[in-house]
Amino acid sequence: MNVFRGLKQFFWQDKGFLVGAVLGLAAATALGLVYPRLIGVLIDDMIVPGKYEGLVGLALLAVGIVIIKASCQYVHGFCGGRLGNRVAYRLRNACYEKLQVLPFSFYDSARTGDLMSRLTADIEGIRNFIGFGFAQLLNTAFLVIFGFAMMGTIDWPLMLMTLALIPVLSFIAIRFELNIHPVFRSIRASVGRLTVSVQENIMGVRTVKSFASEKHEMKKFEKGNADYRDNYLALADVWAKYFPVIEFVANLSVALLLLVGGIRVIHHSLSLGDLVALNGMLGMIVAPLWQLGFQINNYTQSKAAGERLMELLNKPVSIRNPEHPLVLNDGDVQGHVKFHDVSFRYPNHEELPSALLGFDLDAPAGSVIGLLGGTGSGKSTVVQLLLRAYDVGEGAITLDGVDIRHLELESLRRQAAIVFQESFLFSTTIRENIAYGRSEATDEEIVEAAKLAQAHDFIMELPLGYETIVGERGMGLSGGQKQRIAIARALLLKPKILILDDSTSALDMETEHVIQQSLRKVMAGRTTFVIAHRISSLRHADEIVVLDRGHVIQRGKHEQLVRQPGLYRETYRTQYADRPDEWEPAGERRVSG
Ligand SMILES: Nc1ncnc2c1ncn2[C@@H]1O[C@H](COP(=O)(O)OP(=O)(O)OP(=O)(O)O)[C@@H](O)[C@H]1O
Repeated sequence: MNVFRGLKQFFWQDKGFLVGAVLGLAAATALGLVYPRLIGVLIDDMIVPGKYEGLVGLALLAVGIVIIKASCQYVHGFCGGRLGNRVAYRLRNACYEKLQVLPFSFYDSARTGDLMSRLTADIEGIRNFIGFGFAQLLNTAFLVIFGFAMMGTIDWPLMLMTLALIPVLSFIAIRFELNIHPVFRSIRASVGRLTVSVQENIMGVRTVKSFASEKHEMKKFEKGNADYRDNYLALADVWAKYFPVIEFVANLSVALLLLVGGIRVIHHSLSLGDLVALNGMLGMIVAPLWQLGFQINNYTQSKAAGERLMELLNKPVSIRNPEHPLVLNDGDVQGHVKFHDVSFRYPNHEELPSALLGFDLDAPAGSVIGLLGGTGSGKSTVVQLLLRAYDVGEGAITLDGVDIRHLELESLRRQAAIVFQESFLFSTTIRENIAYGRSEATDEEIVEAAKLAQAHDFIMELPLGYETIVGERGMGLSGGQKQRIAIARALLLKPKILILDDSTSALDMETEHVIQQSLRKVMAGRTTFVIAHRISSLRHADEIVVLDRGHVIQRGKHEQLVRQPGLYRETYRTQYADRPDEWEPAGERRVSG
């Protein structure tokens, strides 16, 4: 029950509905038990003595009971429905909210399909159990208590005899639960794996098809599918083993009652009406007991679902606001960024060398910093740390002299806009994509940002212009067009800090050049970090930092760096190989010549 204790915060505020659902069902059950009693009365007091006067009254009583019972069932359905759906609603919101605050390190290893199945199938399991399953399980207990109490009022020795089999039945039911629970856990996990494989296949369909890997993907899926099937087969085995045993024991009590009760009716120590009533009541008790397996099944399924939800909800949030956060006032921020001897290793990858080691940087407000280096050298890590996607291992990062760990996260991230190499566009209009961070932006502002990002012209060529709906990943747009929309989105924010993480890589040199010209205008007075592989993107930076395996190996302005032997000059020479006049300083040419 620990899981349900953990989930209490989601259903306890609706305890009225919980009580209504349970009491409604319990009352309907108790009223149902009156029927066998009425039949007993009909046989013993009317049919056997041949008295018909009370017959209409008895029938009317039965109708009255039916009406009250139906009303109780309505209360059960109404309350159960409200309860289950409200709980599911709150859980869905809580999980989604949790997904918003979980740190980047969580998403480094999270699988989308698995998360999707938690937010859908698992919540559905909880909705069913808390809304209805729980009341039904309790109802079974009520039925046993009420039923045997009523049987006791008719004939207590016969009641005790049939009651003796209940502990046996309960023992089997508990064993059943212990056996079936692990199977359900594996089923849930295999559903998650299967969803992941379908989702990745769809997301990566271009890669799959271009590598002609359909067969390989099919094999992978078949493996997951076989695992899913085997889990269900294991479930069927447990069911097949326990079901007949539960049914046999449950019906054994009926057989015992018929045998002993029959003998007693023959010997006139029990009336026929009482035997019929007892048999009816026992049948009503045995029927849900027979379903006990199903109810336990339902319980274990939702327990497994609850465990997976609680696991998500209890995930620690490593990057959070400090106790007394400093909220930045947007108008007062200068944008002076400093890295003080920063070292960092990615969490959960302690075995790998540091992604950044003893990194120092002073980026005065309004400066342009270029970051250059081979792949995996730590360039993106620098900006991830600045946005507090991760916390530094050693050292500190300050914004206008304040350690960013002391700032309110949201207000810190609001100061910066980042454009990634892979631009993510939401499945909505181009207008909404550009206005993503500022939904209140005017049309003029959106067009202005698009113009600066060199996106306006191609947008206007689309039949629906800014109203064009782009797909989940900007289907139908080229990589360069997507990047330009992403740049417009960042520019619209007019951030104090602009980060371009290889964000012009998909653009041709000419477009990149034009964008840079516009950027220089827009970014005056704002601090800019440019990560690029192309020297042309960095050459105008106030400081260029060259990284290699997390270490700074060179730093300075373009003019200085091209004069020094090192990675920067190597890169420059390679990229400008066809224009030696532009790169070879005159003095050097003389020496080499
Ligand atoms: N989320 C992550 N989890 C674990 N290790 C990571 C993660 N991101 C990057 N790394 C590792 O940290 C190091 C620096 O990576 P980073 O992304 O900063 O390099 P980069 O210079 O931006 O590379 P590129 O130019 O290829 O984008 C690399 O060794 C990389 O494998």
